[in-house]
Amino acid sequence: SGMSKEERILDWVKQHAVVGDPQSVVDAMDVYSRQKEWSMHVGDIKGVIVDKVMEEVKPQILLELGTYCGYSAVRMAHLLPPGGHLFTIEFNESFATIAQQVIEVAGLRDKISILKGPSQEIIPQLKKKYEINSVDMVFLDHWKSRYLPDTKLLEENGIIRKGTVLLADNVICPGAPDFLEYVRNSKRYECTTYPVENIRVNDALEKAVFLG
Ligand SMILES: O=C(c1ccccc1)c1ccc(O)c(O)c1[N+](=O)[O-]
Ligand SMILES: [Mg+2]
Repeated sequence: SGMSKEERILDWVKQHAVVGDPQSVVDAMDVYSRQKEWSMHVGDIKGVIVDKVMEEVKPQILLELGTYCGYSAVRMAHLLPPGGHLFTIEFNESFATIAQQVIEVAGLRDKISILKGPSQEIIPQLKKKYEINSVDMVFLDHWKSRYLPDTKLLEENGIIRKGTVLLADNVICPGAPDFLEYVRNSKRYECTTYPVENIRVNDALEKAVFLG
């Protein structure tokens, strides 16, 4: 049956990245996506916005929803302040297996924990099972229809606190209209939109700061 697309991406990373060098892993995945097969990671253009928010927030505890092959996990974990940690939730077992190996190549196994399973099951377990009190930043990049219900779960389970920054990919394409409407109209969030006229599609990232 041949290799999956994600296995091809991992193979490319193994052949083109430098072990222990997160930037070379990010660069290799960007080259593969541009020159071989478009892949749904946040990518180099939107990635600059992610980097900027990481430098602003300097999160100690960062939660990612949607690991895929680990591109944004590597890109963000590389920018974590000393002692910082990234927990990333991935529902798809084969994606999680690929991501773990990509993270190994980057040399970031100690900074990243992949939590396998559906976000709606894992979020309520974060406090007790993973000893997470609250998170400083959340990067939403999983199923777009899960952005709003999972944001409400994060609120209800006390995982986000006053000042926690939500950063959501794809709020225009494929789009997360219910999430956008919720955070933009809620008095409990301060929102900023980062539009990107990308090479393929127009999209935007939304930053929503929880006000508690
Ligand atoms: O949903 C898709 C999608 C839909 C159809 C075909 C391919 C991908 C997608 C597209 C761009 C993204 O940045 C992204 O995070 C996703 N995703 O699946 O989470
Ligand atoms: Mg995305």
